[in-house]
Amino acid sequence: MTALPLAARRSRRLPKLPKRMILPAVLLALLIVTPFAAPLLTPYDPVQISVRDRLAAPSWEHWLGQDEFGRDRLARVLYGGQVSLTVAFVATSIACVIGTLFGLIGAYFRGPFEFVTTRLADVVLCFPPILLALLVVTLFGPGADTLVAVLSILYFPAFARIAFSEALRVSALDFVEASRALGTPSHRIVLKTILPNIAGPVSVQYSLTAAAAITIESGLSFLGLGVVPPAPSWGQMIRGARAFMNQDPLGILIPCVALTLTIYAINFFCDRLRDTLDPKGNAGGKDVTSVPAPGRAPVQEEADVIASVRDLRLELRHPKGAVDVIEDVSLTLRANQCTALVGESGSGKSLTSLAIMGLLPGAIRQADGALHLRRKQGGMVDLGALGPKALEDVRGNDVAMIFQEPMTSLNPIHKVGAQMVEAILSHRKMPRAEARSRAIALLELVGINEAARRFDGYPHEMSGGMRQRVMIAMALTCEPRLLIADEPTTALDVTIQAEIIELLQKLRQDYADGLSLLFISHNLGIVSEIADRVVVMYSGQVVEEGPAQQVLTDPHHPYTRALMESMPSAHADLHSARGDRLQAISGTPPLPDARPSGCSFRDRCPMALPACAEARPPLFASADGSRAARCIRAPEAQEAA
Ligand SMILES: Nc1ncnc2c1ncn2[C@@H]1O[C@H](COP(=O)(O)OP(=O)(O)OP(=O)(O)O)[C@@H](O)[C@H]1O
Repeated sequence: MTALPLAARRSRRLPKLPKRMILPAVLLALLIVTPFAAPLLTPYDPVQISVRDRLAAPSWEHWLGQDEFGRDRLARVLYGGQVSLTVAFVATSIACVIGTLFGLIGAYFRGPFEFVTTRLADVVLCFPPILLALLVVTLFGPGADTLVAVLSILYFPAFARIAFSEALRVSALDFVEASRALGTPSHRIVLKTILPNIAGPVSVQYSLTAAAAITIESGLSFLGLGVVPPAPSWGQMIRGARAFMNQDPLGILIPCVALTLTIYAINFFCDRLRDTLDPKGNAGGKDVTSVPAPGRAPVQEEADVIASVRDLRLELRHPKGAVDVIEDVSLTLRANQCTALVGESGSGKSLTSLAIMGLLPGAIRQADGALHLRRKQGGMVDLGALGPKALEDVRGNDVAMIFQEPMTSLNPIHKVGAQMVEAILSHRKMPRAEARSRAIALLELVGINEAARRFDGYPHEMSGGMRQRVMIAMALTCEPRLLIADEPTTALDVTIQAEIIELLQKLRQDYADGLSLLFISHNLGIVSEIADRVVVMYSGQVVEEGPAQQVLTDPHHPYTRALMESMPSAHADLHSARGDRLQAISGTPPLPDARPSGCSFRDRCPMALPACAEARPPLFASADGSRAARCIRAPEAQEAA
């Protein structure tokens, strides 16, 4: 036999258990293994009767005392655990496999498959569980095998229903459509694409079912319909101890504690498993979003500064360790100014803007830096010092955001007007009729024709451009001073893009209090039209910033130059900076955990020097302080300018 190459041997090793799974896994393993180690832990036979020692108290020989027949309680709880756990886990596993397959097949193939699988599950669900259990036990007689069969039948519909509804949802998603378009066989789509995506809810159901199965097993044994005496089970123990509860409470307490601990351990394990299986899940975080951290020092900003970000560092919490996704990012957003944040996908634009909104994903944490925002009342507030309630008040009132895809940002089941009125009333106390008039006025402001009629329309009745206008109107409901637009035109066609840009420009001019716009885009052509300042990000860092016209016509960082050379543009002034041919930037940006030493861009930079590998370059500011670039060659370029 040929030896496996090292890589192949490595890949055969069991995957490492994530840190957060260790405690629940150890706890569950302990509770499962302990009953099966009964012969090592106790010398007593669980069915050995000693009438002389009925209800004997705990002693050195019998640590947990003896039951109503003088049998050793420790032996009975351990051996009883073997029966209860085997019945519960075998039955739950059978129900899980059959139910999940039923649900998957029904949801993916639909038609007769859906009819057969869902109806079969519905038939079982028609019977009250205990009645069905009693029926089967009466027909086949009590015993562990019958219990497994009963519990499997009882619980498979719950799995089928969850798997069906989840698989139905996942089947409609684009990546499943894409797999179909690639000609992937159906069984592979079902097992490799859909199944992993429904594993979270199915595992939660597993934990609930296993816990319920232990309880039902105990219940049936308690009624004398489960495990046949004298074989021990926790239900049997409770049944036996019930008559002597007042005299000997320990007898009922011990199996109840064993049951409770086991159910808790199963729930704890499955809960953590669900978080671990979901790659988007909170890697250790408990919230859906993580709140900003308090800033290090109060800032004295000029009066026209609307928001400031200082030395922001965002950390991705990962089971394998924390990784910095944003490093040392500083931004100053001023009234009446449009600041464009540009950079390749993954450079950190969205995370920076979400940090300002206090809406970071749960897996990402603000590890350093400060975020300050000017409130309408005038003063700057440290976003990190605000509680969740105050942050909610800031969002919408002082800062608002519009997203790339207006269809998914608007709630499809509510009328556009109702959504706008809700947004207004959540921040302002006013009669509903007044909120309605305000919403219609806003729709008119953003250029929606027949605003009063559109107010009563649903999002799906509008074009992409109109929906984006509605989103802008919603963002403006409480007249925020800062509007963050995360690629607001990417999903729109070119003519509508131009209209939306024109609208944003007009709003900026008309806004009485001076609107600051943070505009995130890949499109340097649009940026050159709308932005006053440009901030270029690469691999989680700001690499260049300055007045838009200067940065876009005379970039000082090789990455900005490369970005411009790679982008088609109808703008003559941008052409002069790059010549006529489009040139792709070679290579790809490094992942946050694999940035090279020194300058992050050096591996792709045509102008890299050996010194670029030595240390991460600082931002070199130009003599007048209006521009800065994170490149050791920037001072040369700044002098030449
Ligand atoms: N929820 C998340 N969990 C883990 N990593 C994330 C998460 N969100 C973003 N990242 C990582 O953080 C980095 C910055 O992502 P971000 O979304 O801010 O980039 P971007 O410049 O806005 O990209 P795009 O233009 O594609 O939206 C990327 O490496 C990304 O993979």
